[in-house]
Amino acid sequence: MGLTKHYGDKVAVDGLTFTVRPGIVTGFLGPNGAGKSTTMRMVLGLDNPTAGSVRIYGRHYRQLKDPLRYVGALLDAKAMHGGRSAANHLLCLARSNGIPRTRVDEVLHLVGLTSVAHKRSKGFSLGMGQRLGIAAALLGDPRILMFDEPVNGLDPEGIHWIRHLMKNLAAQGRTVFVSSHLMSEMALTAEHLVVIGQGRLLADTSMAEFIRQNSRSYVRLRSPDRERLLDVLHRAGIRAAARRGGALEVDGVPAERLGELAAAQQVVLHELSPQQASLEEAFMQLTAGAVEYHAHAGGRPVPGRGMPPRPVVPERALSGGAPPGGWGAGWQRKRS
Ligand SMILES: Nc1ncnc2c1ncn2[C@@H]1O[C@H](COP(=O)(O)OP(=O)(O)OP(=O)(O)O)[C@@H](O)[C@H]1O
Repeated sequence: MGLTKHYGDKVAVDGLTFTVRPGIVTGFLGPNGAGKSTTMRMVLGLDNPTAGSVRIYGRHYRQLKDPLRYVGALLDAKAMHGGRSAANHLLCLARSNGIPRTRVDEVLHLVGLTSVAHKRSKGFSLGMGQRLGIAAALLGDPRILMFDEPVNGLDPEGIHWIRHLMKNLAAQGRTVFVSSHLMSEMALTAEHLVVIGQGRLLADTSMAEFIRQNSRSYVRLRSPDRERLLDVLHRAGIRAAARRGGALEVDGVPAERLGELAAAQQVVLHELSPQQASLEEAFMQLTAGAVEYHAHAGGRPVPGRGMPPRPVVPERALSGGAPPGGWGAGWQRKRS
């Protein structure tokens, strides 16, 4: 709540207040340098807020006994690459959090690393490192999961796997909070979005509502008799914009009405298609003024410009549904 972080003069996070709800995947979006990683680090007590606080079940992360049983996080997968084997790495984490060692085998199996469990993680590929990081996050069977750019550098199979894992975790009633740069991936994974720019909250809304509010919807028409179609539309008081390739675009008129008008005048249509901007377009539209650096011809960074950040109704804290329940075997069974 009111989460703020200054690094010297730099305001990395600026009065952020929002709640992440259980049972759905919440995407955490923002341009480079928006403050996503800093926010996640403050949730985990790895960075101290300059002002404000993060509460998990009403407590600070550092006040949680055996925190891995409450919150599992993947922040920097590379951070755990080392001389220890995957199994050993997980075993150390399990011991320090009062987690039985049988759970180590469970999570290794879950992320598909059983066959390399005793290999040193130093030699792991990026994808294997991500899987090991996710195994660590799942170790305590936590109700809250937080992933910072989990699909970075993964191949399509790995991305597909992570997408389904997150959806399954959310379907089990867990709170899943995930940041990503891949808009197309977020569009497939997240139901709710928290968008920040320059440390400030820009949107806290459902995916569908976000796209609806920040993008344009229109109808594209094509006709072999474009001039007559333009004439019919004009007489009906409808403005159409001409596009390259002979297409016309009409805003604010349902496709059904346009089709009926054309039919009434026997104008042949080759295309009559409602168009909705993608999440990527909606994101670019919203964050245009909150981008730290824009590329330009000279290659030098220039300060953000365009629309000012648009604040959206703030909310409260991080909640993970019911407090931690039994060990993972139960939910593993549910997955299979
Ligand atoms: N330790 C630090 N010292 C100084 N400035 C920092 C530090 N950590 C982050 N920052 C600055 O704070 C801002 C937010 O950084 P942060 O890494 O949280 O953004 P992000 O949204 O995760 O970015 P990205 O998507 O590029 O990973 C950036 O301007 C960054 O340069």
